[in-house]
Amino acid sequence: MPEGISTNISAAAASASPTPSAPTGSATASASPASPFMKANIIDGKAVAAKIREEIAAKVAELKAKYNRVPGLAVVIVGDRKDSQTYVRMKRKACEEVGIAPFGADLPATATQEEVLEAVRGFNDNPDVHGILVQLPLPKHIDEQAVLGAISVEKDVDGFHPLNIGRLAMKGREPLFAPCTPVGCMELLERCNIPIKGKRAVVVGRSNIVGMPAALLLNKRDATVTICHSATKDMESIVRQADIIIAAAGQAQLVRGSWVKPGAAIIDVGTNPVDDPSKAAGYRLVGDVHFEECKEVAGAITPVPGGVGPMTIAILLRNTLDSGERFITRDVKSKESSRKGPLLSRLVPEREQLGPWSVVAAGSLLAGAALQRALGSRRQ
Ligand SMILES: NC(=O)C1=CN([C@@H]2O[C@H](COP(=O)(O)OP(=O)(O)OC[C@H]3O[C@@H](n4cnc5c(N)ncnc54)[C@H](OP(=O)(O)O)[C@@H]3O)[C@@H](O)[C@H]2O)C=CC1
Ligand SMILES: Nc1nc(=O)c2c([nH]1)NC[C@@H]1CN(c3ccc(C(=O)N[C@@H](CCC(=O)O)C(=O)O)cc3)C=[N+]21
Repeated sequence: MPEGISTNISAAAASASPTPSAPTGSATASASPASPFMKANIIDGKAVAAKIREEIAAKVAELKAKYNRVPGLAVVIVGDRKDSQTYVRMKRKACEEVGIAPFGADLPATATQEEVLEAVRGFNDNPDVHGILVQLPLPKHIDEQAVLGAISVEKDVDGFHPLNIGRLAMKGREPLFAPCTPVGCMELLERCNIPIKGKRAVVVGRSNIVGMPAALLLNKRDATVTICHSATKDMESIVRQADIIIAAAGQAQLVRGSWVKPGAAIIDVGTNPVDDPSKAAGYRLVGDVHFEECKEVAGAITPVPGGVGPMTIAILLRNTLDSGERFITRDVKSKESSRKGPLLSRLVPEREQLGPWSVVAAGSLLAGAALQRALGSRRQ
């Protein structure tokens, strides 16, 4: 079990196998082997995300101590949708907490496509920005694909650039970044020791940002994947075959307890506001899964809130850290090699420039080049 993760998580090492088995060492597990039903282990996404953020903060501090530079994340928001404003605020705060430098562009809902592209290009060219995220959805008059495609593929920490998605879909290729929410789902499965290889996975939803990349990631990990969408017939019987269910349809409580194979692992991505006068905000968030019903049947399940949502932000920070590390170490190396002098660094690979052999190697290369020149001129 990864250190620092709550007992709920360790309990979620529950197998996602078709035969219900009582997970060991769990305070929450209560399935009896004779019963076809089991009480699921609640996967504490908030705790896993907190652990990841701690790891990131330590690595950012290391970069700062070593190179006096930190990763930077730019968030572009267009318009004043309340939910988008909230998510962007959360992302900026999360950056500050781990020491990532936050950058931002707040554009009005009336901004033109060219103005949005200008903001993206500015961040592409800014050497202190290593990750760029354009908050979705964009206003209707803006071409989302054109904007996402304009983000430098090396700074695409959301993993939405067609090149990154394309690589995710290809055998033997890896993207520079994969989309944060689906990676967060996989990370929860992995950290809870839920087996993936050879298992049947059903993804409900096929959006570019969640459903499709989630299916591609499961496929890369050798699950047998079925994707359901709005035209799927008899979804219930398809979902019932799943050892792993990822629900990302944006439909409150769509997946019912009777659809779930006992012991299955359920990752609920849905974040749907439903009216609730008992709450100060007047609403509460529910998932795409009927939590109360499904937790009685599943082996493991994520809650909403407190499941996938916090993981999305943690993975965004991790992608930004990876990107920052790549850019910063590359800058340092290229500065070092230009300090060593252009001739030596061009003739001798960096690895060989160290130690006394470098002098011998450079000397022989120079002598070789002179000899070749002499021979060449004699042949003419
Ligand atoms: N927790 C987190 O970090 C995040 C949560 N979310 C949440 O996840 C949910 C999905 O988001 P997103 O992917 O952006 O949503 P989209 O609306 O872009 O996509 C929804 C997908 O679900 C399918 N779908 C819709 N209704 C049904 C249905 N009744 N049966 C089967 N399939 C259906 C659609 O099918 P079709 O393609 O045929 O239209 C579509 O593929 C939302 O609740 C969103 O708020 C999203 C991002 C991050
Ligand atoms: N370019 C882009 N990248 C995104 O990753 C992206 C986006 N656009 N547009 C919107 C969706 C949605 N999204 C969420 C992130 C965190 C929570 C989250 O942390 N939710 C908390 C609850 C938050 C609350 O209480 O409001 C939880 O589930 O516990 C939810 C949803 C990222 N998205």
